Amino acid sequence: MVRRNLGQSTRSIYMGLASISLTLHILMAFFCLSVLQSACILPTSSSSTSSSVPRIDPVSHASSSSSASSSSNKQQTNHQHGERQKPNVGTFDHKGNGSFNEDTEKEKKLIGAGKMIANERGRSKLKELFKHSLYNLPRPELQQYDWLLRLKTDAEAEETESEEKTKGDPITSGSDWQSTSEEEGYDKVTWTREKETHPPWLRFHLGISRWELYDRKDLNLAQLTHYLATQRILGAVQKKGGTQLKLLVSFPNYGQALLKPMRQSRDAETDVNLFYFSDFERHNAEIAAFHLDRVMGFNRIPPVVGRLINVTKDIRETTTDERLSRTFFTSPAGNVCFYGQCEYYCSTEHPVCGRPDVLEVSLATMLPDLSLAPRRSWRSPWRRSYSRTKLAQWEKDPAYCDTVKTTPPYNRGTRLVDLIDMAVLDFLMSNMDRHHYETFEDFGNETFLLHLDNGRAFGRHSQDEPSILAPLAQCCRIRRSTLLRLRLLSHPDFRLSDVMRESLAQDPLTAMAPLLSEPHLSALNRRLETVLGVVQTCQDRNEDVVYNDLDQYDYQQLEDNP
Ligand SMILES: Nc1ncnc2c1ncn2[C@@H]1O[C@H](COP(=O)(O)OP(=O)(O)OP(=O)(O)O)[C@@H](O)[C@H]1O
Ligand SMILES: [Mn+2]
Repeated sequence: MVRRNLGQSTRSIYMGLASISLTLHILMAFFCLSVLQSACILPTSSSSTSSSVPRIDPVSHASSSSSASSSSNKQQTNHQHGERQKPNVGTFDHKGNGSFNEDTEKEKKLIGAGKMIANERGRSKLKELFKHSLYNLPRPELQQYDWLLRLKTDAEAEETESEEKTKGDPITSGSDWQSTSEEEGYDKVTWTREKETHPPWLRFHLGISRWELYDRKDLNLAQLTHYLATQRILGAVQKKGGTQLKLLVSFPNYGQALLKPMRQSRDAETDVNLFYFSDFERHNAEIAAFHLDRVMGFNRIPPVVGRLINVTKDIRETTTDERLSRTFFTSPAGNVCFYGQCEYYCSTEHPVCGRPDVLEVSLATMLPDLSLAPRRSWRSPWRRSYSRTKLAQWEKDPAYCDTVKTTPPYNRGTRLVDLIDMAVLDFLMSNMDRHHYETFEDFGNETFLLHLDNGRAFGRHSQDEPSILAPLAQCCRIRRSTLLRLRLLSHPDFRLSDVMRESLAQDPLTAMAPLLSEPHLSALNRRLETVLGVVQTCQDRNEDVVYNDLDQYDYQQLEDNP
């Protein structure tokens, strides 16, 4: 009896002690979460923020900070920002160090750290990227002949004027130009030698050099895109050349742009049964390609901006193009539609329609007129056969590049690595339609390649097209600056998808919907890893893969101490 009572009281003492201990634990947990939360996390995360110094080599960076960010820490960070677990992106070990799994684990940990840096400090990954030394390589000073256009000297201008009383063109007709034309709607302008008097499109033309289409840091770029996105549209005519419908629009200060309309919803994936040459052109692909090319540091695509136009006011009522205006109609749903005249998809079955007359379009800055700056069109050695049955030579011959390498202009200078840069860009955005490329004739063979016509890019995010990388895979050659930038963009502190999302957010059409959906952005990361993998495979088998365009720089330092 006594023993039973004793046993009961001992049990209740134990129970009491247990509940006190439980309460104390709960209290401690609350205390830790509410008051000491930062202290609970900070010792590791603060050291991981030191990885905000951007580095290129993902492997060495990962190992230097892996001890600093434990996996629980990573989860906490991701949880704090309500992020989903990122997909496994590390499919290749670009440097041949460490094993596949180890690297992806390290990389995954860093994704948390990288995000935290970007979000908590409100830093812009894009700004950080563009601050990196790889995006600020000193360039040799440009000589007069390295500029595509220049204003004439007074003497030259006088000479020309006396020779022929040319009218109209601001550059051929001397250094000063006044619009004498009384054409309705055009601005009355006086352009002098002073840059401030020039409209943004003219400043863009005057800024084209032998090595790039524009200087990314030129403040005029923002003015140019703003101008394209907001100026009143004075006229629109069909633009000849190519196979699909596109318009040439004019603005009051004599600027022009190439317009491609939205023809399908942003997320429509290319029909698997369509050949690439039958694929619709996409306005958002033109915009995204410009951003991707800029993010790659190439600067070889004319600036493109998205805009909402009014089909009736901006096209139907302004056009002088009879062939275009004949194709306007009102659809059964009451929307204003047109289809124009061209080879593909210019029929009532494939109309371009407003809602009821509002339409999303892309507007690409026009390059200088061909009479001022003639361009040469080159057939790509890796162009597709454009036949439903035939294969191109490069698809049948694995040693195809040996022939290309010895054939002018690919046997000298940078032409081959320029073409490979273009293949990398096209693979990232899955553009199979690069049958030709252009260069400015006046620069001869020592110049960059224009990446025009990107309307068939970004058609499919669920599939990649390895054959686009054939120039890289078959030639096993790549510019060092391109390779280092690719590595940088695969680093979590930058991450191609993140910088692209940020860059595209600058476009006005983002207000309607993101210009590239998340699956397309993830596809960019996946494809970037594939490119790095192809380079690694090349390096495993060959020497001399990297073309050293950073000769005069200490690229080791560029890589290690950004
Ligand atoms: N920004 C630009 N400024 C001046 N000319 C341009 C510009 N963009 C394209 N062009 C010219 O217009 C031509 C047709 O444009 P584009 O290639 O985009 O048409 P497309 O219908 O897509 O062609 P394709 O059907 O061959 O793919 C190009 O070959 C190029 O010479
Ligand atoms: Mn095209």
